[in-house]
Amino acid sequence: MQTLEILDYGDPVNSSDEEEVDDLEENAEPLILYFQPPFYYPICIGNTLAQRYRIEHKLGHGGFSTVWMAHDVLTNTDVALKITTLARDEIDREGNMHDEIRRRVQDTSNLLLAHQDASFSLPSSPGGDGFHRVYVFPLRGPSLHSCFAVMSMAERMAAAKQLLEALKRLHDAGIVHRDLNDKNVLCGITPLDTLPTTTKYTLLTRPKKIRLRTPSGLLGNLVRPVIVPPTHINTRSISLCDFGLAATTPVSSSTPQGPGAWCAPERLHGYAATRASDMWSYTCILAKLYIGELPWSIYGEAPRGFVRALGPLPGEWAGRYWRPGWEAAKWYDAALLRPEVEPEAMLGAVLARARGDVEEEKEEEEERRRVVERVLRRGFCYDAARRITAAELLGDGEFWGVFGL
Ligand SMILES: Nc1ncnc2c1ncn2[C@@H]1O[C@H](COP(=O)(O)OP(=O)(O)OP(=O)(O)O)[C@@H](O)[C@H]1O
Repeated sequence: MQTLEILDYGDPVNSSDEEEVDDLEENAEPLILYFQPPFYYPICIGNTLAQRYRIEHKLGHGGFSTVWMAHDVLTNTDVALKITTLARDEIDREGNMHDEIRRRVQDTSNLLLAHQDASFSLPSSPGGDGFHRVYVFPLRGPSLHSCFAVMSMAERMAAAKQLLEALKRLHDAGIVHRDLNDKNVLCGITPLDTLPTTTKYTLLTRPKKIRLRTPSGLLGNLVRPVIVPPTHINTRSISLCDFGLAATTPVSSSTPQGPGAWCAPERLHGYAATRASDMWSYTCILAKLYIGELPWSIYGEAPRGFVRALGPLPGEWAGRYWRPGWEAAKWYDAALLRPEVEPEAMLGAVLARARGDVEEEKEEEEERRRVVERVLRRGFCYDAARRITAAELLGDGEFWGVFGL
């Protein structure tokens, strides 16, 4: 049950300071989603949930949750509380999947699972009929998305290898993740459990907050998330998180993955997710770690970017695009595409541009680029049956060897 005894944590944002308000609104979750579906649960810094988790700061948010840093006063450890959006049915998809993973995967290292039997529910409003589910996770650091830029190439590829090992264990156990992207891979954080809250705030930035009150009378804070300093990010230990869309194989439904640019092209054409479609998304992560960005734009219809970088999609996919009326005939027809081919958008050119001017160890870098391109082409193979598997890539000594791994 939520209590409101401590309301003085963090600093209220002065509503007349436009810069501070803009900064908060740009970096926090959309305020409106506390007032309209899918309804985030309002939380104040200083609330204690389930008589043990004292909310200290905000960690982030997704489409379906807000995630808070809390101190477990029973065990004296810091945890992350993932508070999902309003649940109307009893099916606990994410919790059930965590149990399934525990049952099927012997070694769950690098898979970020909620503490077993620790999740609980919060009534969505006094006397209301919905509820919000809370999962208690070990505290981790920022995602690869926000910290790969401070990582050396060796650290990036070591992270990619750990991620692939974790993914292979999932795949061997008959589970596909279905939502792989660089925001769902978290780095470690130097433990802060024993520090006083004020010292944590000095390290992670003080929480800047705006008060909000939902129509049912619950109070909450819109809070700017923590900024973990590079000195406290542990890039040697990464975790794959967010199993909200994970499923056991064979998967029967064919919904595409959230951000289209990370989604395997066959899934965008009505085919169900498979281990191979995870490997496409994994290859996107690999490409981003090496190039610094995806080889195609994250905006617009994803196949447009795929065909510019990799050539036309299989002809038999024409007419199956998941957004009827948005597909273009040239995506599936080399002859129609030819007049628009832009050599500088093709994968080899993108790689050369991104890594071609690395001055030190020029020859080694060229060799690395050749090997990376070979692997990316196997991962970005349109034919899912011929796409590289996690086991094949892990066994590719030449690839890991060029990064000293
Ligand atoms: N254990 C954790 N430790 C630290 N930060 C975390 C933790 N879990 C999640 N986060 C932060 O919260 C963000 C949202 O978490 P998550 O992706 O699980 O939410 P979601 O609602 O399922 O997201 P999506 O809409 O992408 O599916 C993450 O990107 C990450 O920054």
